[in-house]
Amino acid sequence: MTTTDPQAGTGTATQDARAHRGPTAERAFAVAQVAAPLTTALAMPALDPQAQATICTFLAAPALVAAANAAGLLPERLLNDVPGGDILRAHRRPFLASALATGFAAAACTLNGTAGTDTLAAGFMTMPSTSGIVSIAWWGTVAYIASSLRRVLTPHRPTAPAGPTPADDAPGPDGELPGPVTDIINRWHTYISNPRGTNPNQDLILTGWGPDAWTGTIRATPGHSVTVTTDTVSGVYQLPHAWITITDGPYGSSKHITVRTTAPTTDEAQHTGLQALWNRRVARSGGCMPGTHLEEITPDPATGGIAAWVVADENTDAITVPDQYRLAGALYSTPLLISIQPTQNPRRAKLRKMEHSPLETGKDLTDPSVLRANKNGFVQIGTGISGRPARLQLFDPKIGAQHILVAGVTGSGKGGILQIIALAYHVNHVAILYGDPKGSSNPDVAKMASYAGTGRAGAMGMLRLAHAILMHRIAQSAAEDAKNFKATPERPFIGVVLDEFAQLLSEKSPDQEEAAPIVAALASMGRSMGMGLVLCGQIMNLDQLGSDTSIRDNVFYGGALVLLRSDSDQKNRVDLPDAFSGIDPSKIPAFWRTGDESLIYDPDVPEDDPTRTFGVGYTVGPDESAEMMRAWILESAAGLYRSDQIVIPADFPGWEDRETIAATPVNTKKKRGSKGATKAAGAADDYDLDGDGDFDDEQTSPDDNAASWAPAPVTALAKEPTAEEKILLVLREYADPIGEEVAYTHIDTIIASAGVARRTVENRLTSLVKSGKVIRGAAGEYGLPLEGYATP
Ligand SMILES: Nc1ncnc2c1ncn2[C@@H]1O[C@H](COP(=O)(O)OP(=O)(O)OP(=O)(O)O)[C@@H](O)[C@H]1O
Repeated sequence: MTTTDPQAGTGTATQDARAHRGPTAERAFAVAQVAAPLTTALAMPALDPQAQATICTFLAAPALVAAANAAGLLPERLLNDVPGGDILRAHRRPFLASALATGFAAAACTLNGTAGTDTLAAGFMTMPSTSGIVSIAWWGTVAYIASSLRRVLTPHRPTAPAGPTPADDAPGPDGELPGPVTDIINRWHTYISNPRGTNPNQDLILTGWGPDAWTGTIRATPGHSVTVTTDTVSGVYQLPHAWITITDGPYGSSKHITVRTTAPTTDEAQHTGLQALWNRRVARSGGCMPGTHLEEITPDPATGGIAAWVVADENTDAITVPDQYRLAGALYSTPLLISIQPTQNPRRAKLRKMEHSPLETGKDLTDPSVLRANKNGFVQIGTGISGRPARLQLFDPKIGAQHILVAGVTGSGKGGILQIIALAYHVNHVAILYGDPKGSSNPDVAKMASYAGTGRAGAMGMLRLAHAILMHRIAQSAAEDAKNFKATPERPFIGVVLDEFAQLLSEKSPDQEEAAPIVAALASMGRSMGMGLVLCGQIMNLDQLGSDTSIRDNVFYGGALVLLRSDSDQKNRVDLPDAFSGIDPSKIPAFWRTGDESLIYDPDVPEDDPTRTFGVGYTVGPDESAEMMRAWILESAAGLYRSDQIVIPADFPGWEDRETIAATPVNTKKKRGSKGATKAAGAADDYDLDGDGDFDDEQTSPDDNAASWAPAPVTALAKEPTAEEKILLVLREYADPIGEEVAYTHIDTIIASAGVARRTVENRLTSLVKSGKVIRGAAGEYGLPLEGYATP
C-alpha cells in the first residue's frame, strides 16, 4: 500500500482523493462507487419484493460506514489498521455521495418499480417538474462521484523520472496530487512494494513532500521487519545514495524515510553525508551504536567540523558509548578527531566529527587570574573539545577541601597538571605542602609550597608534617565543637600534593607502612579539616595506592579524577561514573598525527615531526560529564606566582618545629589482627594515627608511640564572651580584692563597662540573681556573693 498521510503531511498535497493503494484495488473501489447508483437503479425493478428488501437491508451497512467516514467518526487508528482504510480516508466525500445516490435509487425503485427507474434516469426531460429536479439531483451526484474519482479511474500514464520538483506542480484546489508525488508513489509501488517488487508489501505512506525532499513511513505487514535499504531507494529513484536516510520508525514493522530530491549545499552535504554514514555504518545492527540516530546536525565552529546529538531510537533503552577507536573507523576519521560524550540523559550523547582538534595547539596560560576559583571552589585547568572549560573543584564552601587524583603514564603531562593545580592553590590562597619523591620534578611547585620535601625521605617528611597538622586540626575542631571547616587567613585550606605516590605507597616501598596510613587518614579526614589531597601517579592500582581502598575511593569519590593518557585498564580500576563510559585513555595517542601515513617510505619527504599530546585527557568530577580536554599550556609557572604571598598554615602551633616533625616518624602500628588492605572506608581507624598509642578499642603500651609527634593539648580559640560572662567580668573587676565583703556596683556602671544593652543587662542580672551567681544590694546595685555564701 502506498499513500500520503494527511495527518502527518508536511508537504503541499491536500487531503481528498489522495490514497494510492495499489492502483488496481483503488480503481476497483472507484468504479464500484460510480456504478453502484446506476446498477441499483437498473436492477431493483427487476427483483421480487423480498430480494429488494434484502438488498435495501444490505445497503444500510456501506451507507452507515460512508456516513461515519465522511463525518470523521472512524478512528484514525482503525483506518490505519484495516486493509483499505487509507482508501476510505481518501474517498470520504465521493463514497458518501455514492452511498446517498445508491440508497436513493434503491428506495425510489423499490417503492415505484420501473417508474422509479424512469424518474431517476429520464425525469430531467420533463423539466420543469418535481421528478425533473429529483432526476437532475441524482445524475448530478453520480457525475460528482465520477469527477472526484477521475484521476483514479483514468489509466496511469508514466511520468517523468523524479527530480527537483517544479513549483507549478503544487496540488490543485480540488486536492489533485502533484505529478512528482504521484511519481514517488507509483515508483514505490511498481518497483518496491508490489508482489513482484524488491520488497513486497512494504508500503510507503508519504508524510511530507516539498521541492527539495520528501519524507515518509515505510510499513511492512504486521510482525515483519522493513527491509527496504537506501541502496534500493537510490536505484528506484535514481538519486545519490547519500541523499537517502532510513531510520527506525515508531514501531517494529515501520521505518522513517527521508529522500532529498535536489543536491544539498556544501554544509548540507556534509550533514546528510554524516547522517547517511551514521545509518549505514554506525547505527546498523552489528554497528558500534545500533539503534541510534543523529539529530540537530550542526556546524561546530570550535572544530571546523560537525556536532550532533546521538539519540536512542524508540526501541533502544539507553545509549552505550562505544570504543572511540571503532567509532572513528566507522566514520572514516581518526580517534583524535572524533568525540562522543555521554550526558546525564541516557538517551542522548554529544557527537563531534572534527576537521581539526582545538586541543592540538592548546591554550596558553598567561594570566594566573584565570585560575581564580568561583564561589564554589571550581577552577578551570584547561579547555574541552567543545570549548567548555575543563574544571576541577579545589574546595567546597560547604563540605571542605576536595581531593584530586591525577593519573597518566610517563610524559602524559601529570607534572604539568600538578603545576597548574599548585598555581591555582597559590592564586586562591591555599597553603601548599608538596612532596616529590623523585626530587626536583617541579621546581616551581616547590617554590610555591609553604613546605616542600623532595626525595623519598623529604616527601615522607612532608606527609608527617601534614599528619601533624591534621591531628592538630581534628583536636582543635573537637575543642571548638566546630562542624564545618571555615577557611580564614590564619587557618587556610591546605593542599597536600604528593607526586609519584607509588614511590611511598606501593607495596614495594619501604615507606609504605608509615606513608599509607597517613595518606589514608588525610583521604578520609582531610576534607572536613580543610586539607585536600592531590595524588599524582601512573596507575590507580590498589597495590600502588597503599593497598588501601579507602585511599583510592576517598580521593576519587571525595573529589575528582584527571585521567591522562594511560593504559586501558585504568578506567576499570575505579568505579567511574556513567558519564565516563566509553572513554579509553589508552587510545589517546602520544602524538598528534591525524593525516594518513604513506605506505612507501620516501627519503625525500622530510619527516613530519609530530607534536606531543601532553595534558590531553579527561577531568571527571563526581557529577560532571567527561569531555576530552587539554590542560593549559604552561611549561613553567615562573613569574606567575608571588614569592611574598606564599600562604602558610598559621593555625598550626608546631609550624616553627616543622623540620623536627618532618624528621619524626609517625607511629602507624597496625591493630593486632587488622587487615588494613581490605577495609574500604575509614581505614585510618586501623592505625594509631593520633600517636597516643590508643586504637580506640584497645590499650597498648605507651612505649609503642614513644617517638611519635603528638598534638599538644588544645585550648579553644578565644570566643566573644556572652552578655552574662561580660557582666560577671565587670562585677569581678569591682569585687573586694581580699574577698571580705560584698562590693556592689551600680547597674549603670555595669552597662557602661560591659558594653551591653540595658535591657539585656537587666534580664541577665535577674536570671543571675535567681541562680545565686549575683546578689542584689541597694536600689540598682549588684555584687558577687562571697565564697561559701549560700543563696536561699
Ligand atoms: N601543561 C603543560 N604545558 C606545557 N608543557 C607541558 C605541560 N604538561 C607537560 N608538558 C611538557 O611535557 C613534558 C612531560 O610532561 P610531564 O613531566 O608533566 O609528564 P609526566 O606525566 O609528569 O611524566 P613523568 O611521570 O615521567 O614525570 C614536560 O617536561 C613538559 O615539557
